[in-house]
Amino acid sequence: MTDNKKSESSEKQVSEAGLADVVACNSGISLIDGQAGQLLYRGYDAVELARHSTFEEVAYLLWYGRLPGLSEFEAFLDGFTGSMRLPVETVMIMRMFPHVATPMEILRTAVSSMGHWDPDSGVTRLDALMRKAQRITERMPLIISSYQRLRNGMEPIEPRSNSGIAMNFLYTLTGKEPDPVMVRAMDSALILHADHELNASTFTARVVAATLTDIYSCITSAIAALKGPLHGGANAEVMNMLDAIGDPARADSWVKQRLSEKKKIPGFGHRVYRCEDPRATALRETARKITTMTGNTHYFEIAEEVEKTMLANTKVFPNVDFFSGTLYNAMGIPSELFTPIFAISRVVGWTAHILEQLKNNRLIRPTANYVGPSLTPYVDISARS
Ligand SMILES: CC(=O)SCCNC(=O)CCNC(=O)[C@H](O)C(C)(C)COP(=O)(O)OP(=O)(O)OC[C@H]1O[C@@H](n2cnc3c(N)ncnc32)[C@H](O)[C@@H]1OP(=O)(O)O
Ligand SMILES: O=C([O-])CC(=O)C(=O)O
Repeated sequence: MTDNKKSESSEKQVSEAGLADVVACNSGISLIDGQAGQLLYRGYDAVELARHSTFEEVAYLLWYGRLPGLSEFEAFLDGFTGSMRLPVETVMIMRMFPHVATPMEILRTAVSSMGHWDPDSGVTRLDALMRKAQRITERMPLIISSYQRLRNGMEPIEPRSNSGIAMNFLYTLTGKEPDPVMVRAMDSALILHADHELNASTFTARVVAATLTDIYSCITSAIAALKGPLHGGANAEVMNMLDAIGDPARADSWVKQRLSEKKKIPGFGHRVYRCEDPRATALRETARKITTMTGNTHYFEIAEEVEKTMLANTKVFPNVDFFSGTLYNAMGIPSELFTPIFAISRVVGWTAHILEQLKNNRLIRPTANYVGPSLTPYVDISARS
């Protein structure tokens, strides 16, 4: 084989791989069965947790490795409500952001800024890391709700003490007492997005954590990775697509046209699942319930038609991002907040993985298959053609 041919075949091999099927670490946090369509958090079925548990209880489970007893959980919740305030400096910075900045960009910058005013800044002990994980988790929803109000000319609202993250997110976003059915739907959606093994943003968080940098840097990097349309950003792309289709009767031809152009349909496909993502199944049911309850069924009906055409014409199934948008839309949430909502949930998974990485750390540093030129003598610029 000539050098050129060898390079070409190596390049093909690596560029197609995307690290698929590479086992990069040991982890006891979540397990995906991509054939059976099952997701476990620390051994518990995520869909069952979404039905019966709360987001805070799932955060405890992911961080401490087991479900809490009653008194442990009460103490844990006290720690949460103690940090449910944004640093005033972060709010000041948010007031200066250009209003064209997207909430996901704001989230990235605001989370990074909070690190400067964390009372445990610079402390790397485990207890300080746990407090920081809890603070970041509790404050991220407030960044989103406060910024959404600021960009619409309204002042941020103080969260309610003794209320959970799902309730306070909806309350601080709208300023109104949310319907308990909506709070439950939000809680369940947050649980379903909480962790997913070594997805791109979690892997990013672990790579960054393995350099022994601070937790705010890890979370900022993870938010940046989640933002992309191939990952968490797909939930907003789904809503753009449903908008572009506009009518359930147009879905079939729209999807077929796009498939014929070899374009991807947002909210479909997955690196691990070879069947329907169990979170999509659960979110479909919640979306059906909430859209029926609110009478806001328009996008859900289009989504169902898109799904029919995909299932009839491809072997690609809906993922977690496909039905979340129709659910949030029926709750009155604008589409630019869909990916930030994913982030306010996934932060518990990111922090669980960061803690796990730090318990048994080694710098993550793979190798590349070199496909560039061989040793080339330097020629002075005056002598180059
Ligand atoms: C929370 C999350 O991150 S979930 C994923 C969110 N992302 C999206 O929904 C974006 C749309 N989906 C995609 O781009 C991909 O399915 C990804 C990025 C999620 C997974 O990508 P990969 O594992 O690299 O799968 P890959 O892109 O190689 O697809 C495999 C096959 O399925 C097809 N396929 C995958 N996803 C789609 C899709 N959304 N629409 C149409 N076809 C698809 C591909 O065209 C390919 O077909 P081929 O073998 O005939 O060429
Ligand atoms: O696991 C993945 O690659 C993407 C995903 O579904 C998630 O992050 O929830």
